[in-house]
Amino acid sequence: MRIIDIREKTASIASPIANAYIDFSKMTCSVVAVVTDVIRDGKPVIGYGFNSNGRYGQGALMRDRFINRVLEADPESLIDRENDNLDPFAIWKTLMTNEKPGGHGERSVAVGTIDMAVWDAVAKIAGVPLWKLLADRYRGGVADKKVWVYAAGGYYYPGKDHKQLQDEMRSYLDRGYKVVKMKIGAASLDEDLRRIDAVLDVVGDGQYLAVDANGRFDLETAVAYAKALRPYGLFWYEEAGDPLDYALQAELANHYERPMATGENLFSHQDARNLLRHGGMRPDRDWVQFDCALSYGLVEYFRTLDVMKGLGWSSRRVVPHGGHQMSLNIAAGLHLGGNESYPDVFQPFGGFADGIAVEDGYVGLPEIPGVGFEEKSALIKVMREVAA
Ligand SMILES: O=C([O-])CC(=O)C(=O)O
Ligand SMILES: [Mg+2]
Repeated sequence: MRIIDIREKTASIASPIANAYIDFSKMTCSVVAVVTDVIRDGKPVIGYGFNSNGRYGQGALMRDRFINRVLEADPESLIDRENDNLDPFAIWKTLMTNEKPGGHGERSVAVGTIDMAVWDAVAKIAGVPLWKLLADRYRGGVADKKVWVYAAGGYYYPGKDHKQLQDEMRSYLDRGYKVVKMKIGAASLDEDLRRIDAVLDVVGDGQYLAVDANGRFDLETAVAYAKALRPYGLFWYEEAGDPLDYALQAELANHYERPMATGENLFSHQDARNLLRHGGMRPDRDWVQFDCALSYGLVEYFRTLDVMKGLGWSSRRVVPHGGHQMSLNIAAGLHLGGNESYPDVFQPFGGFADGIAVEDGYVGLPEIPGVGFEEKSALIKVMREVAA
């Protein structure tokens, strides 16, 4: 059993939407295929992965060093004998040969994307959905049968008025979501409050609305927003300040007793540990959003979950960023608190299996082997082109 090839293509996910920090007019992502010599149903098993939005495609890094390390390794060293499968932990170690600690920049995205494809292949070789494989191996066989999801959108968009924002949010509710998320911080506080009021007219109550500032605010602005947001009783207030400014986050906690969320731009278990040690995040109410696709993959995610446990955090406080099926599998198999969803943006990468509807804010899991990409027809089409 061996990996024959690892292929990457950079796909466009460009659109005119913007958050408080960036627009997505040139956004790309890497799509990866890990081709194996294992035959299932008469065809070679191919694992797929992609990196979630926000970081660009990583093909150059992959081709410069990561892919070759795996292809040049002794295939025997990458095998999990106990399970007669590929060994994602050994493959991860090989990917990270001669990489110094710290400075998690873009390589964590390259490794995270390849790691996703490796786990897809592992679950396909085992012939089970990834969520089931994870629950069987690591959680005593108990998987969540459905996962809480919220609809992320509410972007700034040229010419988008309150009515369009309301229509967007209403369409999420119509599709079974209960909690929605919108962007803040690219307009004045006054205008953002009017946008929030408009959305609340649709979703009904602050508990059904999360807001995301994408790291835009300095401390003064973060606190001014906190004071204005407090009376709304929102679901969460996300990434108020710079993702690495733990002192800002800790100070914000002194001005905002409602739930805060952050973590999508922390790319290692060491950074996650720093946030939980120094960022004033409260395990009884706050949320962390580490995204395996951006942060060295599931192998590293196990370490992050261990760090959380050691610092008194339940895995139920994690709701990963990224709206992808990999995190959906991890959420169900490893008992996270839920998952982000992009019902409309970042297509075909956002959203879940075609045939599984969201009901009452929860989504079910695909029953096919692997991550479930084959049940999202527009996505698997793009992935198969990478493998061809
Ligand atoms: O707009 C983005 O960069 C995505 C984001 O923050 C999120 O989904 O929470
Ligand atoms: Mg965010």
